[in-house]
Amino acid sequence: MHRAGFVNIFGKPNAGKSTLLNALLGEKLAIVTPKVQTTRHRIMAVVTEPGYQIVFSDTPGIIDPKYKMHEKMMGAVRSALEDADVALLMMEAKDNVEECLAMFDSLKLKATCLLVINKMDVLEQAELDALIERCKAWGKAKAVITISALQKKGLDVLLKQILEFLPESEAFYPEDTLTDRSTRFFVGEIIREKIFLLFEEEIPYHTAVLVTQFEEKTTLTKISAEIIVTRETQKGIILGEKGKSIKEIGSRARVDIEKFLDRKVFLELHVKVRPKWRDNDLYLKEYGLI
Ligand SMILES: Nc1nc2c(ncn2[C@@H]2O[C@H](COP(=O)(O)OP(=O)(O)OP(=O)(O)O)[C@@H](O)[C@H]2O)c(=O)[nH]1
Repeated sequence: MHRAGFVNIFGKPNAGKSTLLNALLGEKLAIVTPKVQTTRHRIMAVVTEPGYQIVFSDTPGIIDPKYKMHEKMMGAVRSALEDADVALLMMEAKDNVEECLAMFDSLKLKATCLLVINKMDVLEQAELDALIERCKAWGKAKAVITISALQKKGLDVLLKQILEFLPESEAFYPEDTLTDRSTRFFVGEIIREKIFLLFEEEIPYHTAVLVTQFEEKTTLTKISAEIIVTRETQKGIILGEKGKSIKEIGSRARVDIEKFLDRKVFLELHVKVRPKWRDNDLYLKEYGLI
């Protein structure tokens, strides 16, 4: 019997959703940084093995619709809720368990839920046991599974549980499909990751990256990208003194993009100021956010 279906991962920002996807896929697809809300888009990842195909979706963290962009992100969470065969409700081992369970309750899930406690590596066994008991008592998940996405622990149990609830079906995608996202998209995400890693607090949240040129030449790939910010002062910060910061973003991003594409890359970055891009539907569309 062949099983196939859609599994969506929900959880607070920073729960480790992207890390889990990467671990399951064995490829660096979703960007992973220690700052919250790095994941803005739904990223689909397909795991195909003899006998089954699981289509995972990483959803943006659940957050307040403070800006329009955040409303769009909430929309993504909701649409993911509606089409899941199995929903993985993910929390961190050190999270406030009552708050997490209340948050999961508020989603009013209809799909089959598995409660996944990530970062089990940060708790002692006794604390973990107590947490598992509490989560089991909640009663709304078909199973409570502890994992460490970072250390790739517990993933086999997780996969086994998912398969138990996956419908009998033919595969949805050809077996070599890894993701629905384009190479351009991942290139933009790699650049965004560097901005997240290099700048403090506000800057990354005011930034979007748009890959404007992607040309495969004989010896290298030529890529141009725009870093979009909301204010002149932010432009100054991204550029840095004598362009030092943007050079740093560029050289770090280039190393990773070359690894990702497995070929030499010429990367050109420009900074553009677009006030209020986060509240403007046209821009959000252009940046692929809606
Ligand atoms: N100790 C520990 N850290 C982890 C584990 N899994 C993820 N992390 C770390 O937690 C941080 C957040 O991980 P992400 O995978 O980016 O989290 P996310 O849920 O995708 O976050 P958003 O994109 O903000 O929604 C990173 O610093 C990870 O390295 C784990 O099993 N153990």
